[in-house]
Amino acid sequence: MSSILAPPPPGSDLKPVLGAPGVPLIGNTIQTMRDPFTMARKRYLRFGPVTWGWLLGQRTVTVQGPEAAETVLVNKDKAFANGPAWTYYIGPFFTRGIMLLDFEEHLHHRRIMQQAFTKPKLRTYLETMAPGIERGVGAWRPGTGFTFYDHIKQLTLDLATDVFMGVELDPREADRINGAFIDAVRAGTAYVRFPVPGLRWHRGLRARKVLEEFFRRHLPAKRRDGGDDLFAALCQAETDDGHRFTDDDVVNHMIFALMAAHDTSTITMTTMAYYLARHPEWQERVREESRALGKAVPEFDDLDRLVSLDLVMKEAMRLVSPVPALPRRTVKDTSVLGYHIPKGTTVVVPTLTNHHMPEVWKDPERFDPERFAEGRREDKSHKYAWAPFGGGAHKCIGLHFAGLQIKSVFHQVLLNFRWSVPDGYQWPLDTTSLPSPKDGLPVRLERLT
Ligand code: HEM
Repeated sequence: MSSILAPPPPGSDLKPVLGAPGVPLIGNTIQTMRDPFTMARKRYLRFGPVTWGWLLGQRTVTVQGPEAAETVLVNKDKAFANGPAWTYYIGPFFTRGIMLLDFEEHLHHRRIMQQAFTKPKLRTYLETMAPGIERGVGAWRPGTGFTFYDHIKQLTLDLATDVFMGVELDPREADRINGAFIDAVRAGTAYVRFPVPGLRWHRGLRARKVLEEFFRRHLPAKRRDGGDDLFAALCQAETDDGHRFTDDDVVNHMIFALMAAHDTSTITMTTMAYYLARHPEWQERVREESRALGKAVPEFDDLDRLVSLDLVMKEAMRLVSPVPALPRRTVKDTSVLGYHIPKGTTVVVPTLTNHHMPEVWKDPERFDPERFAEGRREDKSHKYAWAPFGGGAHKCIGLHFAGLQIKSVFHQVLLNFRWSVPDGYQWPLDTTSLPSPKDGLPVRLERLT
């Protein structure tokens, strides 16, 4: 049965948002999390681009398609806030992370943080992470049943220690910090959303304390001695007019940045590995490009020459958008595409399913990196057709960092290994949280001599 979210103000030309919300609080949460693609399509065909339903305990308006994404993300009227929306999911563990700040305050922090992501800084980060990539990939052991996802996850975690924290850790401390970090990230997807000892939410709160204590302990030395890592960069970041982060800000932003960078890059690399395993002709094509560079470890300017790898990376992020949905909360009455949305509503931009809309993409389920090549550029049909990094004021600040890291890792993987999956293999993609393969993506890994 369909029902309206709220009647539009009398005399306005606005339409009401329709939906089939289902049982209060629960609605279609389980179906949407298990099969977001089918659910999104059904809603779109039945109700159009703007619909509502119960999702994870909240009345949620889902706005589909690039035009609606632009309205929400560009946020011209400052009607959509990040803080209250994201806080519901990850608030206690990522308190005052930059993505959870809004409007003037967010802009203030963003201007300072930008100083840690300039081109010279990115060059330095790449140099800092190169030995870790060589070491990490060099330690991979060929064989069948090599779980690509698990190995890439470990590698990005190890790289984060070098390039984000820049702190020498003894193995026990490294395990403790990595464990805390994993607990903090997992806690956001807890079913029981209050602290019960032993369960995810409780472990997340404890992990937050461990991480805070860790960064606070190392902060004075970082402020004093500097370094080539993100932690040092945030300690030193200063705008032209002299604004800097407080100690609390540095701690909050470090914990958030670790989270923002880790799973997203891991998911992208895993998706690339999956499609390159299923499309060996593409794997050879990108390998040839890497060989043509003629060096084991690429430098900053070399990465632009990995053109096909760039196409594969974009196509992987289209097929599996690592952040599947961008939530906002309306802070005043507003509208999207002529639909009335009252103050206090959670609104979601579903990048994962938007990237599969047949209205926007030709043969959307097909792995076709050339769709991003000059001459086709399907992503240019609309500025928000392809939006894995979001858009507007909160657009991913680490997008160039991510590209550098992903390409550097793949360059080394491609030169050292070939990998494959059995004919007909389809990965079991879990979409109940950030997307990831339930089986860890087992591949047959061969070393190239
Ligand atoms: C493939 C990798 C990545 C993807 C797909 C990705 C995606 C995103 C998305 C969609 C947002 C916007 C969220 C929103 O609007 O609600 C975002 C924000 C952010 N990302 Fe990334 N990200 C990636 C890698 C990174 C990396 C490597 C870093 C840090 C080095 C990073 C740091 C951040 C930060 C700090 C924000 C918040 C920006 C703000 O609110 O102003 N991300 N990311």
